[in-house]
Amino acid sequence: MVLKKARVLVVDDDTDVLFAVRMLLKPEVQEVVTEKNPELLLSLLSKQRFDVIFLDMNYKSTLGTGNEGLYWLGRIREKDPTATVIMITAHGEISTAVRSLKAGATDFIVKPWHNAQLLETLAAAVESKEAGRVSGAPAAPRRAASFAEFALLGESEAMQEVFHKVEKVAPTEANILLLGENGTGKELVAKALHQKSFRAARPFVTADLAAMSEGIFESELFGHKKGAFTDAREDRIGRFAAASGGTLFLDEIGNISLAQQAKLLTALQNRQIIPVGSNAPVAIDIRLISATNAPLYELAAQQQFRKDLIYRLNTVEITLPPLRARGDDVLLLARHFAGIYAARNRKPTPSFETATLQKLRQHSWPGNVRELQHTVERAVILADGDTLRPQDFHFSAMETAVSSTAGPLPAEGPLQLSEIEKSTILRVIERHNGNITKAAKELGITRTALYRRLEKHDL
Ligand SMILES: Nc1ncnc2c1ncn2[C@@H]1O[C@H](COP(=O)(O)OP(=O)(O)OP(=O)(O)O)[C@@H](O)[C@H]1O
Repeated sequence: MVLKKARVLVVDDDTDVLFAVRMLLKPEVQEVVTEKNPELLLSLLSKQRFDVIFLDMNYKSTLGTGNEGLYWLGRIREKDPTATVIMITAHGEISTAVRSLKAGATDFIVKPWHNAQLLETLAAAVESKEAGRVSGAPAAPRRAASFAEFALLGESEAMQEVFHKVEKVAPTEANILLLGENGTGKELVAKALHQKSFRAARPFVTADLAAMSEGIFESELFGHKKGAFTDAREDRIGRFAAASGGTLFLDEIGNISLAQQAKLLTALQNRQIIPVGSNAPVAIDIRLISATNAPLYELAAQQQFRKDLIYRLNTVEITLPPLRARGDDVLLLARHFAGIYAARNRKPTPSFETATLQKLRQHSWPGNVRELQHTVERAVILADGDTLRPQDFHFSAMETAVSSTAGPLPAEGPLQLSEIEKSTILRVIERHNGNITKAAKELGITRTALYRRLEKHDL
């Protein structure tokens, strides 16, 4: 059974909890019934069938003992031994929660919960109930360990949360704002969102806003009419029109000027665009995904980014965790990339020495997955044998530069992080004789990001 068809009963004497669960579940399931008084539980069950019951462990009368919840669990099971009951327990009540599992509860959630967790627990309970009913088969796995179909890997808790959110919001029309450092996979996630949406058969169009100067912004996004400006030799549609029926991915949204923000906001508010040189508005039909590694809310606090535009962009926000917060995903990804680059270079898939794995886990990966990818590529190409050793890995110049300042801090004066960045960029560009693509690769950032930094440092 899918979640959408589930009938859910929630029993808790805290009306705030009932209200919150109702709000959360209403759009997700067929029916939510809430009940404050556990005494009415059995008569409710006589009248109606529920697929899942959320049952609070504590009620005011026997505060803290947990017995009342266990008592009601027993009564439910007497009435219907197949009932699926999820206990709601308070923090610190884990041992009682475990007792409830022995007494027949399917699962428990701990207050205060994360909404995503509650939904996940409910979905797993519904699935396992269905699996039991249909064939006695074991319950389906709670979540896919990865989005391998999109080459998006991750088994860490942090990435599982991202995948879970993507699953949930992809088939909606919600505008999505992707936040996260450089190279954390925002573009991959944007594509996965599109491919899992109802618009998957229509175009996915990317607009890299950082690469658009003030002069071409409007024409690139909204299109132009022949003769609108000197180079406009014919009519040209913009990215909004090209993405019609599909998804428009606005990358590096945090880097646009206030004037550009105003134009974008008008288009999104009116759901129409006016091509440059025209005065006839054209309706737009796009699902919008935006991404940035800029601290958008800080920029908004400094009046550099419009709050009203943020509200348009971020119906749902997904933050991609930095690679250093993804635990052993570093090793999973390293093995994945090693396989890819070995095949590409006609080499056998290498293995990793234990010391190498340790070295990879200890690095802080400022350039995130992109940096890891390039580091592994280099190691695979340069390694002598079939085993990757610690000395085959050289970390990004950016990181080396920052850690080389790790000596005693200057007694006074600000730490010139920006100076370190500037001199590192210069050194790397010099090393590659001005080749920006190679320099960006070594720095673990995109070419666009490098150009942006050159601009920032007046280089
Ligand atoms: N979870 C992942 N599994 C496998 N590959 C990944 C993952 N995340 C990112 N990558 C790879 O890392 C590289 C960088 O990813 P991507 O371009 O999506 O990051 P980004 O956050 O959009 O970067 P930027 O902010 O610099 O534009 C890509 O080659 C992508 O395929």
